[in-house]
Amino acid sequence: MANRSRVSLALRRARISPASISPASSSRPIRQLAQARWQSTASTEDSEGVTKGTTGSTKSFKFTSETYPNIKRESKFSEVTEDHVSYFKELLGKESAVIDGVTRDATDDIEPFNGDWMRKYRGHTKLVLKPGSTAEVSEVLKYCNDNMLAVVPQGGNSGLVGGSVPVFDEIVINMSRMNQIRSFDSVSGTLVVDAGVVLEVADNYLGERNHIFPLDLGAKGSCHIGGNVATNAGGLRLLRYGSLHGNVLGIEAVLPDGTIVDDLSKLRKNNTGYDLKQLFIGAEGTIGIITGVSIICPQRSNAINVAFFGLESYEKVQEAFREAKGQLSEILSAFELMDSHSQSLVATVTKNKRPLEGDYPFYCLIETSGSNTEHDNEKLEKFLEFVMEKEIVLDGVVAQDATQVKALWGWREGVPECLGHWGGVYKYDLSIPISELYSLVEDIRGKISDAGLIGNGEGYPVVEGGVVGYGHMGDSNLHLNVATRRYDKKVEQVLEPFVYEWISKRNGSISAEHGLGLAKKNYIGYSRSVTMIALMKQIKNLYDPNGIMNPYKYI
Ligand SMILES: O=C(O)CC[C@@H](O)C(=O)O
Ligand SMILES: [Zn+2]
Repeated sequence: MANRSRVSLALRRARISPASISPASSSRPIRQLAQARWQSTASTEDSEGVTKGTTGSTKSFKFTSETYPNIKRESKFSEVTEDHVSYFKELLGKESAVIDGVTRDATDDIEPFNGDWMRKYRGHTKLVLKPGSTAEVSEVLKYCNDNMLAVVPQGGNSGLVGGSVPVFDEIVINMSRMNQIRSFDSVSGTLVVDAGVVLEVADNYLGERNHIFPLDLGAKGSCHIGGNVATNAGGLRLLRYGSLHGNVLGIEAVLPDGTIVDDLSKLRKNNTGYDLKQLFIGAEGTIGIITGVSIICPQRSNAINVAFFGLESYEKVQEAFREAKGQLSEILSAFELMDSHSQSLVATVTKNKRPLEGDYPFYCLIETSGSNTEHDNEKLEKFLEFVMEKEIVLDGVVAQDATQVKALWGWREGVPECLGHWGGVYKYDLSIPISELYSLVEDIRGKISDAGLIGNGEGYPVVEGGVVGYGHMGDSNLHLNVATRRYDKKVEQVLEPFVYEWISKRNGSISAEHGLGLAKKNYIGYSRSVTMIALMKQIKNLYDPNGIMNPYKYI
């Protein structure tokens, strides 16, 4: 009886008043944050590998070629000359389509294309090309291939592994001018877009037509669909809608020799030979450039509920997940995990009022999306009563309207952005068997602390933002982030290769959804066998025999 009254009290607290949730900070696209950072604090790394925060322009952060002196520019690649620039200017016609730092000093214009938003990777390109059509991409690539000019395909440049910026003087092929929605069929839900369409633009377009894009992620305001597909981005709702390998129906891409891969099928079923489009999904621009995508989009759900819980242990998180799958089944659209460190960090940086009063070791965000409000509410109520009564969760809130839905999501989507507050962030994006998912965070916290690297303030220690674990519980995907005041080899040495060995022992993946880029390319062997890597190399050599596509990354 005592137990029952505590439960109903807890449920009443769960039904909070609309005013008690602060507005979320997360709807700000990552790119905006990146741009703000470009103009404010940058970091440099000294000769001992210690990166110091400095105030100044982007030019003050170190080049990748200096941070990783072992990577050497391949002499087989030509340097861009004035003749090359003239060719591209004539080909692309439009002045804004060529940012030329060869015949003039265009450093300030070019810098945003040379560096990533985390200020970790910075290249030396002197030429950015913005083709406006598939035919132009084809001409550009053919010319580059014939002249041994290395290239980096670039979408919204919101990646996390340094895959979309040059290492040396590779030409950046930026896809932002290819930004048209080509067609939408509201009966089948098939959307066809140019690669440079921003994810949020596509989602808004679909929203007006009662549909949604099957992928959603924090960088939606800046990332391009082509980049999403090239990196096989996973995001927040993969649990419900599945991966891009399932949702992408067709791809148009250009190979280095200019061949247009015209596989922009709109068919759900097509068993006629090898499914070659799959090679481009997750290839990170190493075999060609994606120029168009056709994708199946679900109808927008009428009823969306979001609940946010505090839990006492990772065991309870697993119980909650099991119950959510069982009781919410077909309406469950997201199950996200955040540890207490991640939430304190968001509260510190945003100064928003936290959704729950107490501090809990773990938090979960559950989203349901269904077609019948009454039915969904009833299911959710029952689930909430159950998890409260069984003390699987200790406290919780349920969003009462769309503003609160957004605000609660902000406590999850805002984590990566807030982590950048202290300076540099070491990021690991890992697939781990679910029972062990959080123990890696505890192990790393122990190691960082034993090494005397955790603390606040002067000199060492440098891990000021802390060791943070969060991610897509529903997909067994952990984001382990270590937020430091500066990029520091001492921290890196504690983390690597330990994290990768830990993952390899458990047959996990060292990159669940962010790709390999430059950051993880040397570690692919921890997740893939020698045979599989050799097969990948064969594909690379077949499609890109000159190796001009996004060199120094991947394989
Ligand atoms: O920054 C990260 O480590 C994760 C980013 C993204 O994949 C997320 O789930 O928020
Ligand atoms: Zn993620």
